[in-house]
Amino acid sequence: SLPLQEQFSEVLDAMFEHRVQPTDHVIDQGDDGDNFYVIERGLFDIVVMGTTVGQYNNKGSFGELALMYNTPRAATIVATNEGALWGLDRATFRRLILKNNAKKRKMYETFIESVPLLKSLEANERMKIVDVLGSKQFPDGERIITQGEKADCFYIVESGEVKIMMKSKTKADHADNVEVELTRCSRGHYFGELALVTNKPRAASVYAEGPVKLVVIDIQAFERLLGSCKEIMKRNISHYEEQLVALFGSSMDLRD
Ligand SMILES: Nc1ncnc2c1ncn2[C@@H]1O[C@@H]2COP(=O)(O)O[C@H]2[C@H]1O
Repeated sequence: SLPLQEQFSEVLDAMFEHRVQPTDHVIDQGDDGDNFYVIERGLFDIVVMGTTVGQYNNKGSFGELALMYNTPRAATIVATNEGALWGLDRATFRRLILKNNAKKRKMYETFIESVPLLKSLEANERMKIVDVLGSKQFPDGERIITQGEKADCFYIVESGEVKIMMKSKTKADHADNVEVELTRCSRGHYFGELALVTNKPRAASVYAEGPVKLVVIDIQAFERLLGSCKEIMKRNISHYEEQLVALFGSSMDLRD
């Protein structure tokens, strides 16, 4: 096969710009898949069976499912403002991107099967997570999540350790309002789900404690593939409240 750099420039060469206007349908649910799209800018609604289930906001990519699994388009994608996309045709996508999936499955299969949260999923559902996951590394001390920011992804620790730190929101004007360590996560543990489940800003900051390697899943894939794990996550969220009561004397910080 081609060296990575040549593959990369082949993908770039094959990509074409696609500009959109408000209300344009980039993809219609049920159609055959022609292209994969990477967002350069713009807002796009994700509509499944007439219901808006999510949105892309100036970043991300879509349209991979029909090309990866030879299935009809699973959602309609509608531009809600003027925007620009980079398209990649089906043949190039399958030839250059898809062959990485086999490698990725081999690399992550054992790990994903060891994650307690994902135990209740079917084997093929776990493989679909592998197909869309990204990998990110952080050096010691680097901030991974910032309290108060908008959330767009979910993390699982692949190796190393992260430290979850929180400043009290209700004591925001106190001089002694320093970050307090809530907990640590290591291999197989997840974090970053709270804001996605509650639709609120990040409730705490997260830092690398030594070098860490993380699996990253964007919010769209989280919604699509982890819906059935949400009950388990919600049960754990009630433990967070108990922890906060112990630390701050109240769990108000997780409320509105
Ligand atoms: N909840 C969702 N269900 C289905 N597709 C989704 C969802 N969220 C985002 N998408 C994207 O919408 C795309 C529609 O075309 P594809 O089915 O090829 O690939 C799909 C995904 O990339």
